[in-house]
Amino acid sequence: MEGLISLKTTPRIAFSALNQRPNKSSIVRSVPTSVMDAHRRNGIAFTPIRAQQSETKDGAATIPPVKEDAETALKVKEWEVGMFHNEVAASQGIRIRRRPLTGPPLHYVGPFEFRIQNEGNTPRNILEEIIWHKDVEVSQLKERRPLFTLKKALENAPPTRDFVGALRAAHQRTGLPGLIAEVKKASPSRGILREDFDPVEIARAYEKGGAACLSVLTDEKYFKGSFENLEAIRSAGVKCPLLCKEFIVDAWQIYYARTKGADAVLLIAAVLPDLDIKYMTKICKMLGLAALVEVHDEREMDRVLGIEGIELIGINNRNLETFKVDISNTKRLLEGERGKIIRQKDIIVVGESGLFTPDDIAYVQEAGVKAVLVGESIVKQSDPGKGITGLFGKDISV
Ligand SMILES: O=C(O)c1ccccc1NCC(=O)[C@H](O)[C@H](O)COP(=O)(O)O
Repeated sequence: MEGLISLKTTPRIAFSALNQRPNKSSIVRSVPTSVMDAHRRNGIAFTPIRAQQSETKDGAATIPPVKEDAETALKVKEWEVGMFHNEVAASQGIRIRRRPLTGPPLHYVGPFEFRIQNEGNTPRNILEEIIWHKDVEVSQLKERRPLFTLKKALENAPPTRDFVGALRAAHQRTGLPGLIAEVKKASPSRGILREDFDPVEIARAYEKGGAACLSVLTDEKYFKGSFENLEAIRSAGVKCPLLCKEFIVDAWQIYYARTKGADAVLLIAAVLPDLDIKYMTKICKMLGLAALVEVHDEREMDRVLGIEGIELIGINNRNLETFKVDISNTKRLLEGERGKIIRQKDIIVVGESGLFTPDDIAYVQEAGVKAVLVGESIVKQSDPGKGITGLFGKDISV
């Protein structure tokens, strides 16, 4: 379904200038039919672009000559790569599409300029919206800090700590799942969780309360987190290894997280095709980072179990497309053959989201997790360290 999302007047003088941009017309002409077909199958509208026409003095339309320049060729290439990404992802059952590079097409009617919203250029759910926003954010950050400068900055990054080892040790020490305590100010599903939010103070309280590791949200727009928070916690001397809780769409972000002091990163199977997960876990190994690979359903779990070298799998009880939380998800995904493979491979499973009580912890432990990732229920407590004691029903710091 199509709808109008923005409408603004453009001065007459700009209109004819806009109409003469040669790049748009050459993009349309350069796209192979197979790609256009694939685009249509993905629900992305392929609008013939009116900018191919320009007006002569007497108002008659003419077709301007098409210039095939390097910039255009590059744009077409990028567009095709984005397209193929969606095709490959869809074949693996991934519903989250990547942002179309051009955004909603501009249309011109007289002095008006407007954009048409349709299924192809509008995010279908909150996770897709976050990912499309992240695509733009990362491409801007990459321009400011290209990979080679990050690689240089790695020399000054603090050393990595053993994230997986800390979870195993906590599990062995307490007989309970090792805790990854989340430093989370807000979320799309719950809004602001804590007004008086001091990330370092919360991190220290978690450490004192017995957390094995911490998860620090770095997304600003949707979670009110930041890389400054991650850096501040790391340089404050908190010993717990740190997970950079980000929406990773590009390997560049892994390097960036490392320069800010991360010991682990999150890779979301609902967003990343298998090849990206394989490539990114290799980069993590190279940088000494742990990769927490997150799944939500059986298909994602099976994909991840098919990838060599995965040590840490998170089962998110929250559906990131609908926000529905159901902790029986953890149990369902660990039943039967899947649980057996996980035990054989000695993979640590982390139960994530919606855990509030000692009964919830016992339930996911019974299902087979050796670690849990908890945000809301502990960050909201006036003393988040005591919140941990409440969550586990006992003091796990001793
Ligand atoms: O928490 C959300 O609303 C959310 C929305 C969209 C994408 C991700 C989201 N959360 C990430 C998480 O899964 C949680 O922060 C984490 O597992 C802790 O969950 P909780 O203990 O329920 O705060």
